[in-house]
Amino acid sequence: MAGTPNLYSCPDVDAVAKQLRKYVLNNQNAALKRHGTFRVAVSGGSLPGTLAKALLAPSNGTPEDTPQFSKWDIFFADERVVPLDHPDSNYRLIKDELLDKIPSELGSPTVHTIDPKHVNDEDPTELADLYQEELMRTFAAKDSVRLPVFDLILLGTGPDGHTCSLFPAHPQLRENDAWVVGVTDSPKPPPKRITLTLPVVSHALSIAFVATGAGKKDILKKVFDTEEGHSLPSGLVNTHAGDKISSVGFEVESSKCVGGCLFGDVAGWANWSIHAELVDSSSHLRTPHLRPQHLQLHMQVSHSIDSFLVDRNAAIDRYTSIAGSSPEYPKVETSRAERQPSSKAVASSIPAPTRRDNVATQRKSFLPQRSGSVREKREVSEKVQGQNNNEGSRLQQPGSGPQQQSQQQDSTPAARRSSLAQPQDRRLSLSSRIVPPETPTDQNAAIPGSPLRKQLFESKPTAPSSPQKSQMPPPPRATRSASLRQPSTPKIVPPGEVKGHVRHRSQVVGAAATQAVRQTEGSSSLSKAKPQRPPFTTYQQHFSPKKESKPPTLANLSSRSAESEDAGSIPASRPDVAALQTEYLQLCLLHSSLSQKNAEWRANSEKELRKKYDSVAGRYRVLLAEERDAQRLLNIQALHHWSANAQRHGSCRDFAAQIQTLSRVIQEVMDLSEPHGGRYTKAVRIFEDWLERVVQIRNSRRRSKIDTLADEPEFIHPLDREWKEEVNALGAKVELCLRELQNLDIPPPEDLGNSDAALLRIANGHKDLLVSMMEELKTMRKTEMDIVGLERSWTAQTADRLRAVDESSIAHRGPRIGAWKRT
Ligand SMILES: O=C1O[C@H](COP(=O)(O)O)[C@@H](O)[C@H](O)[C@H]1O
Repeated sequence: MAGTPNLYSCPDVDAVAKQLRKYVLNNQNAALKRHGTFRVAVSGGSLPGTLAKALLAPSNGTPEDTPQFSKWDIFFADERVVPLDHPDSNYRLIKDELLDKIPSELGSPTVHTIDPKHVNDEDPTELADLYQEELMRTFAAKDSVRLPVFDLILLGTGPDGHTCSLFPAHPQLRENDAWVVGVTDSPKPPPKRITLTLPVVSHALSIAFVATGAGKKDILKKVFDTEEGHSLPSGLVNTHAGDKISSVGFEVESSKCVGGCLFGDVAGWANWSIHAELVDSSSHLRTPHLRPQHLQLHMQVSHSIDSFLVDRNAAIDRYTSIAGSSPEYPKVETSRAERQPSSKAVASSIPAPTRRDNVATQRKSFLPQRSGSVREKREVSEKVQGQNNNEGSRLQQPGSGPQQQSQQQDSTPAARRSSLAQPQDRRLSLSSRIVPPETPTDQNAAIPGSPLRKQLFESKPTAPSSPQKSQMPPPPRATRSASLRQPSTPKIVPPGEVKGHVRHRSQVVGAAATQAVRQTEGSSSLSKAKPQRPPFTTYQQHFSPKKESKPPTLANLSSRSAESEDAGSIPASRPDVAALQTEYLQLCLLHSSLSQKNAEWRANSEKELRKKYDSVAGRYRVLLAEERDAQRLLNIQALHHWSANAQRHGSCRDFAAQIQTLSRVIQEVMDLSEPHGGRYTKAVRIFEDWLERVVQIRNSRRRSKIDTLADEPEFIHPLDREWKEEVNALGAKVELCLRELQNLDIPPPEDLGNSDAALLRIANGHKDLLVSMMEELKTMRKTEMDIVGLERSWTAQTADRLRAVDESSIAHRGPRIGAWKRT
């Protein structure tokens, strides 16, 4: 297993609370420095009591030892689907235990409860979704994260190994997308709950298990020291922290174990492996004043999420077949291979600095870099740690905090080398570190073995008593055999150069090398035991929390990539996934920048077009105004000439009368020619209708044999008198209008230089119109008379012809015999 635990024992619950206080406040202070708020998720059960004891204790007066509750955002790692004032409610629990007792001068935290409106829903999914949205408001809105990053998650563990409301063998353990899921069949009442998912829990910056009570002894042993336990939800949290945890052990000296807590901290994860190389498992057994009635474990975790998920799925797979080993579940036989630890076991044997280098290099290769990143800070931190290491202290002092602890671990190149130079079996022997409060810094002091430790680990074939650290052989861990073949010093291997031997993860490798190693590892028993996962199983899923509705933006992508960098989520062993992720990121960036460019282009085009339109419209308006002014000028000139002419011929009064005359004539013409009912229009229409009839009669005559009188002849009648009188009257009126117009002193165009003045156009246009009206009236009248004349002559000719025909037929007939004679 990867990772190394630090075990602390506390004499009583008060001491646990004291250490918990330091731990929580350390996390608070770091979070406030980072982003001004402290985002913590709490569990229910026994935790709120211990937490209240921790946080309500009197402060030593320093800011570091003061909870700043007003800057806290408290979420629930899980919540029971009951009203908020229900005795089963985790909120009610934390409220009664802690929130209601916080002195006002410490401020009030923001508490994010479930939505009580939905506690009566049959299906808790909606409630889970709403709680996820609540998380997104705090986390995604600020950082556009793919997973929320809690500053701290405080967990409990049940006797069946459950944590949060993640129960053994429940499908929620497989949830890779959602942040919060519903549970309907919790084996522990009440059955309906919501819970954070494993990826969310394991993505927290710090994770602490606070497990108190004698009933936790067995399950803690199982969770932290057995393969079966690794597959239980609490074990999966460790597994999720994945390659970050070597193995977790604990030590108690009697079955009176009543309390303990296990702290996890991400900050120093990069160093634990080196530490694991140097500390052997027996060191804690030599701790003389270990008080195992209460145990406190400190583990350091990293955030290689992809491998954690792969391992988790492998662990879940195993669990489903080994669940029967838990008393709560039917026994299922499992093969030895199934019980093989996952790849994290291999990872555990890999020197951390080189693993970190590997990750860092990979990050450089695949992801955008961010200055001032956690990685860089880690490098700085390593130097400090290296100095601390030189002082020789490896044992964690309780209360020194995870960051301080990580600084005590060896990580200098020299230390790495020395750790790598340790006999391999010794390196592999480390499974845990138990550090009691006030543990002397001299790790090499002889510590008597613990009877309970033996009792708890009695299944182990070898339980070393108290050998010197350097001489202590570890219990054989077959699962780590793959790492025995690792090179003793880290080696940088450029992509493609790895050949037949097994690659150690400390080597910096490219895709080809990784592939080669995989193939080689595939031949090991360990690899055989580990289920093969398709390349995209976890990493890809991890990229898209189901409930994140917004598409990625340039801003949130860069934030994500930076976050990925910080969280160490690029898998060293999955360059193909990392390459795809990079490609995905690039495409997303391209996509988001394209749509941004497109929007910019549209906006610019619209702006340009609007500018052009405005300028054309402006020019048009200017031209129109100029044209109007020009017309006005011409009209004024024409009027001026007209007035001058009028004055020449008469007086000013004549000019006004002339204007009135012009106006009346114009009005008269309009009235006469008005399309519906104008007198002139009517007269013309009557004539045109009559003329049309004339044409029809003439055409029909041409077709018929009128001469034989076979058809009744149709005659053309003259238009009626009324029409003729109207035409005459109209003629006179039009003529009068025309004369009046002609009598006006409006100057002819040539007098104004062929001016286009509207006045001239109107006057001349009306003159022309009146002239044509007169001509039309005359023509209509004349045409009517002509047609009537022609009709008369045709009628006469026809009558003559008919008469001649009639006479000749009488002549041929002989003397007429009266009809009366013929009968
Ligand atoms: O049901 C629950 O149980 C666990 C463990 O509780 P504990 O009383 O054994 O500490 C707890 O962590 C979880 O929040 C709760 O809902």
